[in-house]
Amino acid sequence: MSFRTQPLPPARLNRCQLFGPGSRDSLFPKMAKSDADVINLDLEDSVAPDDKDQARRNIVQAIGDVDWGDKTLSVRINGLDTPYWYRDVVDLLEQASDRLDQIMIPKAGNASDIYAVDALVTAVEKAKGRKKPIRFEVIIESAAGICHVEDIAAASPRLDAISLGAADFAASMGMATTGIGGTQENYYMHHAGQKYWSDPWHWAQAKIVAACRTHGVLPVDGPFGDFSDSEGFRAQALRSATLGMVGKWAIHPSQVALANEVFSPSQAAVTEAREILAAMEEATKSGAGATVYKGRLVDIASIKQAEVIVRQAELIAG
Ligand SMILES: CC(=O)SCCNC(=O)CCNC(=O)[C@H](O)C(C)(C)COP(=O)(O)OP(=O)(O)OC[C@H]1O[C@@H](n2cnc3c(N)ncnc32)[C@H](O)[C@@H]1OP(=O)(O)O
Ligand SMILES: O=CC(=O)O
Ligand SMILES: [Mg+2]
Repeated sequence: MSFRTQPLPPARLNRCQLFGPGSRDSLFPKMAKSDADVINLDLEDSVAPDDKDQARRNIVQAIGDVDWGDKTLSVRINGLDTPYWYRDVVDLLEQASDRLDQIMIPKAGNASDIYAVDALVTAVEKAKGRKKPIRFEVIIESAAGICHVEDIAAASPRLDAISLGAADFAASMGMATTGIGGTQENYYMHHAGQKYWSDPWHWAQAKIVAACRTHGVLPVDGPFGDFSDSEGFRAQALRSATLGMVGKWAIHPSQVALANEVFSPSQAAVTEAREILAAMEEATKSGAGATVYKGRLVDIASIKQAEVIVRQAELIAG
């Protein structure tokens, strides 16, 4: 470990982020009753330009009126390349109740984008005497965003999470697909007459995870567009979890249970992690740094691996 130790990310549940357009306020109570840990009310790409003002009003009202329970309540504002984003921030911070937890900043290209939103948020918070500082989540979904992701992850003390937005990312990168996440038909290796599908999102995910872990931020996998393909969603989510991501978006209620299942460690995994910790405690007592658990090596690094699983289980148990 370098002299600077790795900070822990915020201790909040983030297994599933359920999205809904701000222009469809009939969905809000259903979103609030869902099992998602995070709710993202959208002002951006799921809202048509003519509906932006009404969506903003709907969201401001619903933040106060709907019972959101103990969920993290987030609003996705419009991108900094649009004429809408400053009004999103000002109206939310001037008019919405303190129940709002987070603003999600889409299409971030560099750390200055986050700095700009932070400056505006800070000014309105001070002017209005808001007691609860707003947290940020950023979406990496452009070539510039992935190039500057490490700077972005360090850009603001408000930053809690970074998501990968597969749709805009694919467009920005010029990828030959209209699919949102998941397996891409033409991304395969060929060997001995067989196709072996590979994962085109892997490198971007791994880069986001590394940036997030360096700066104590939660890495999250974004949307999986084909909500009729639950096995495809599960496979994508399992890959993301294996790489270190803590959760995934749901763009339809059918995806919430799937995300919660994948991003909650199984009872067997928790039991095994606790057994590894116990085995290492015994080993440490006898002065050993390594021991054997179920026929395999465990050592001091295994303690840290097991602690990741136990910490997540404890967070879920509350
Ligand atoms: C690339 C990106 O930026 S992704 C993020 C932005 N995109 C979004 O926010 C889109 C979110 N999702 C949606 O808008 C919708 O789910 C759609 C358009 C995909 C599908 O909507 P529908 O055609 O109404 O879906 P469907 O008929 O299957 O809905 C089934 C039930 O779930 C409800 N429902 C649909 N979407 C949601 C949602 N996001 N949250 C909560 N409930 C929902 C419906 O109201 C319906 O309820 P009912 O049984 O009480 O009538
Ligand atoms: O905003 C999300 C995306 O996939 O684009
Ligand atoms: Mg997007």
